[in-house]
Order: sequence, then structure tokens, then C-alpha cells
Amino acid sequence: MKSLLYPDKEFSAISVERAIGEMRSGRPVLLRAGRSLAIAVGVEALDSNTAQTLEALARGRARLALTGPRLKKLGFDRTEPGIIALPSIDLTRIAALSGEIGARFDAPAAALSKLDKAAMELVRLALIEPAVVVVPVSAKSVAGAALLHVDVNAIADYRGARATAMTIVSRAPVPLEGATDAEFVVFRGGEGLRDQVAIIIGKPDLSKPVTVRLHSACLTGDLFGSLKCDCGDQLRETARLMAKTDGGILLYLDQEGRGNGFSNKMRAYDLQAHGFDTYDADEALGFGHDQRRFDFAAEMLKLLGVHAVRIMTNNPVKIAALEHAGLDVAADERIMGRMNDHNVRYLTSKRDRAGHFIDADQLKAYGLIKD
Ligand SMILES: Nc1nc2c(ncn2[C@@H]2O[C@H](COP(=O)(O)OP(=O)(O)OP(=O)(O)O)[C@@H](O)[C@H]2O)c(=O)[nH]1
Ligand SMILES: [Zn+2]
Repeated sequence: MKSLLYPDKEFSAISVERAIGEMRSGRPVLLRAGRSLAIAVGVEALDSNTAQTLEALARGRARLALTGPRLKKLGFDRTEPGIIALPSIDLTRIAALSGEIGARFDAPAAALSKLDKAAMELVRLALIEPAVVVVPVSAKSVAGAALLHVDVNAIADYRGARATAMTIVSRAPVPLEGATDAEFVVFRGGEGLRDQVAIIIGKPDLSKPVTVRLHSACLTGDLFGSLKCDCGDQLRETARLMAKTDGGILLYLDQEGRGNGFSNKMRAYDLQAHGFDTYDADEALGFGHDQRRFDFAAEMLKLLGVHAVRIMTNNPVKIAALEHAGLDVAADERIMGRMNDHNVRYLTSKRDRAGHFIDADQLKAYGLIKD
């Protein structure tokens, strides 16, 4: 039946997209690896009803899958993701293991099975808290249950199949303040089928290096002028600069919170309000320093006919990503926002911990760094 509608490979990717939707909605998903089955439930979605149902199915065999950074924070000597046995679905223990600050556990953590790996990847794709309960089940015990099934191989192959599959779905002129000749081009595709936008400012000459910026969405900074970062300034300054010079292309990428999603960014901001720096906060939540990939952004540029770029960024990873994707990076230029008491620590951390090219003199003048 399925092959009547879609080729098998396409059906695999579609089943993952459906599973991402289930995860984001807080519903369990049934994973299959050969003859083994397991139910995966994001920790974010656990309540006492779900816990009771899982308890009955688990018969002591459930486990909690956590990322490497989270296990490290718990005191485990490992950087790889792993699982911790859950003899019972104890919500307090699960909450402590997955998110409590200062929680420490010395129970052994084991390597992920194929089922656990798939569960972790789904949670990552769904942009929810990166912790998932995995409950091995028999086919008989879930017969007739209204659960979405997805094969672990489909999940493993998903990124490769979809990461750069971008198509243009609409475009229209939108005059901007400071850049009246601007056209918005909307792309759809990539992981999670999000909408991504390219804003073509002026008439860039595609036969020469085109000025580009890859700008990851920051609702707080871009729209509300949050003082915690420099995003809003960078965004508007880039558009103005492109309009004043030979034009350019600004990619506005749906990658809130360095790719962690907006809810996780707000969790991180809450930790920052209690003294954590930007990277420590993400680590405490189980994330690495930066989850973003820019291969799909390079594909957007290629689809617009760009071969060579002059990129405006302080982030070395963006430069390397475009080069890796086969674009000629003819130059890279800095773009700084205004510094203030609320964002100077954030900018210092980006310089010191992620190698961003941020003007040390400016930071020094602000008095936060010594050398
Ligand atoms: N997780 C997390 N994300 C943050 C925090 N502050 C800002 N962000 C996100 O960081 C990203 C910043 O995007 P960009 O300005 O494009 O990227 P950048 O890596 O700073 O590089 P350039 O600005 O090009 O130098 C956005 O996705 C923001 O939502 C934070 O404290 N934690
Ligand atoms: Zn920001």
C-alpha cells in the first residue's frame, strides 16, 4: 500500500517527519529495530498518567537516555550519550536526572542501543528537552495501540536524506526601512520542514562574490530588542550595509537558540539568570555548544545562483561550513552589535569559549576581560 503512494525511501523520511510531530506534541512513538520494539517518550511530556501506563509495560526494563554533556554534569566520567536504568518510572528521579541543577548520580551509565540512539535523534529533531524514556515492549503488549511506528534506520538516514532538500515556495518584494529594494524568498525543507528565508537586498552581481549573512533567528533580540545579545543590531546593520553597497543576501534561518529551539533557549536564559554563562547553561540542559548546521543555508545560496561570497560574521564555524559546502569564501568581515551591561559576558564567552572573532579591545574597554 505504502509504495502506491510514495517510493520506499521517501516513505521512510515521511515516517520520521510524522514522528517528529508526535514527539513535539508530547505523544509516545513506537520505535522498531529489526524485531525489537520500544516506546519512546520525551521527558518533557511525562505526567503521572503516562508514567503509570509505561510502568505497566516496562516491567522494570525502562531506561532514560541522556546526552553526553548532561551525563558529565551528573558526574559521570563520559562525554558520549548514555542510558541509565529506570527500575521504575519514578517522575522525581527522572526530573532530577534530566534537568535538576546540581543533581549528581553515580549509578552506571551504559552505551546507547540502536533504539536509544533513534529516540535521542528524534528528540533532537523535535527541539524538545534532550532526554527521553525508552521502554522495550513486545508486539503483543502494544497490539492495537494508536501509536505511530517508525523504523530506527529511517531515523538514522533522515538527516542525510533531508538536510539539504530545499525548495523555493514563494517570493515577494518587501521594502525594508533602510533597504527599500528587498525581496523575500521563502524556502521549505531541510530537517523538520521549517520555512527558511532569503532576503535579497538590491541587485547583487552573482558573477562576483556576493555579500551574505547567515543570521540565526533570535526572537528576543531580533524582534524585541533584548539586551542579552547583539542579534537585533547585527540584523538591521547588515540589511542597511547591503543596501548602501552592492546589495547582498541575508539568510534568516529558523535556528532559535543556536539550533536548540526557543523553549530550550528560555530554559537556558533561566539558568543564566542564576549565574550560568551561555555555554554552561546549554551544557547543564544537555546540549553541546552549538547544534546548528549550515549545509542547508549553503544550498539556499546555490539555488539563488551564488557561487562566491563575502560573508559577514564573527563565527568561524559559519565560514568553514560554507567552504565545506563548496562555496568560494572570498572574504569574511565582522559585524558587531552594541555592547551593554547585559550582553558583554555573552560576547566574552563567545570569544573565549567558541573562538568568535570579537573585538578584544572593545571587550577590554568594557572592563570584563583583562587580556
Ligand atoms: N542556546 C542559546 N542560544 C542563544 C543564546 N543567546 C543567543 N542565542 C542564539 O544564538 C544564535 C545567534 O545567532 P547568530 O547571530 O546568527 O550567530 P553567531 O553564532 O553569533 O554568529 P555571528 O553573529 O554571525 O557572528 C541565535 O540562534 C540566538 O537565538 C543563549 O544564551 N543560549
Ligand atoms: Zn540574540
